[in-house]
Amino acid sequence: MFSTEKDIETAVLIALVTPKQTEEQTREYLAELEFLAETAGVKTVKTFVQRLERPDLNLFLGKGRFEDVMAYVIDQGIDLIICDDDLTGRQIRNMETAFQQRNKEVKIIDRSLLILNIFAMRAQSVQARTQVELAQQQYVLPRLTRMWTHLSRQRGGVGMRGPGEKELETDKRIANDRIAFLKDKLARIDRQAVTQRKNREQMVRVALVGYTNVGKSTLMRRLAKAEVFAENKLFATVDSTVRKVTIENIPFLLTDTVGFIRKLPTMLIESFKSTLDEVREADVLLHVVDVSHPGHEEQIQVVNQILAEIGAGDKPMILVFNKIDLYQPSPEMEFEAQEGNFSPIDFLKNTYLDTEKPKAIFISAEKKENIDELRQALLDLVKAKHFQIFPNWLEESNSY
Ligand SMILES: Nc1nc2c(ncn2[C@@H]2O[C@H](COP(=O)(O)OP(=O)(O)OP(=O)(O)O)[C@@H](O)[C@H]2O)c(=O)[nH]1
Ligand SMILES: [Mg+2]
Repeated sequence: MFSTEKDIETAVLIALVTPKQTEEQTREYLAELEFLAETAGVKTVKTFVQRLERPDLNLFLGKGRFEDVMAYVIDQGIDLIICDDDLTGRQIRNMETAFQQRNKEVKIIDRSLLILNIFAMRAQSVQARTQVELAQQQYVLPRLTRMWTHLSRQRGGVGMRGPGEKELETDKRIANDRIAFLKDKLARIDRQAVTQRKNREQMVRVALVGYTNVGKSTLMRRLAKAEVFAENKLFATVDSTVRKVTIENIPFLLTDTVGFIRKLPTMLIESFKSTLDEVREADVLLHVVDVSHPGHEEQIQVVNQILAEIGAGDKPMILVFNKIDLYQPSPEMEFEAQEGNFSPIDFLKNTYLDTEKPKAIFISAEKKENIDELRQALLDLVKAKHFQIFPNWLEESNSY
């Protein structure tokens, strides 16, 4: 497939600064939203930010600011408006109507729908595809307007235009039937997966978890010497991969799984429950962090919160600070490190030496730095669990 400039859809991004969300946060979220759009093949042309108490109930932005956006979109022939927060059916309807009055067709979507689209593009297994479609249907149903219908029939594109109003009721019925069908199908796949997991050799299980694009699959390659797909795009991994790894004669199963993100649509978490079972049922978690990302502190919080939500919040864990080769300390940190005569990375390490926190290891999966230190730390945790399952392991393996 050849894509030319003309095929690439263009977008403007909209977001708010509110008492709950600082300007700096908004800027970071928009950078992430732009990366999400790029992953979906959409080029961001401009971003519009407004300071408001809360989103406007009718247009998300205030009327004046929305009109600025509308003028720009019409003038520049933009294809998409992408909102960083979830839009209600009412907001979408009102925006659409405003554009229709100006004879302009524009697709209006939000972060959740964009994420759902990326998942749909990425999902490979029948299970992942079914999970994504269920999440899409559940997301779209309460928001069905003319524009949002027939999403399930769409392929790859981002938010497609549907048929006329009169088909809306039929579409709602079709969506409900489809949801019931998909839930049923997933329940069946789930029963098979549970049986498969039961039949799997009884081994310690370790899961790689973390924010999207932090390097989980790259680390999986290093630890399992497996060919796992890694890419500088968001949600490169949607299906989970399991590999058997052995360190110093102790075997365990290592799972690479889907990355997390801020504002991960709830229905996506729900429909990915069985994929996330790999995380829930793991004995040990490797929480991978991209230390070179300016927002990594917040990313750690997001991941911990989702882990707690799925009931995996209190497992033995190692915090793996990855991409130390790209780490750039903030000017304040650099200053403090100099004051204390530390290298910036040692300074960073010291901030994580608190015993209350899980063990922290600093690595570069790409440049193969400190992988052995990580292996040792992981081995300690795996061993503890392993000897619970096989109390006689040493005697048995010595008797060979
Ligand atoms: N410089 C540098 N880049 C890295 C390192 N580890 C991973 N990367 C790059 O970061 C990008 C994302 O890596 P992945 O392994 O796909 O990340 P992931 O966490 O599996 O991402 P998702 O599956 O999308 O959630 C790729 O371009 C990797 O080459 C590292 O230690 N240093
Ligand atoms: Mg991955």
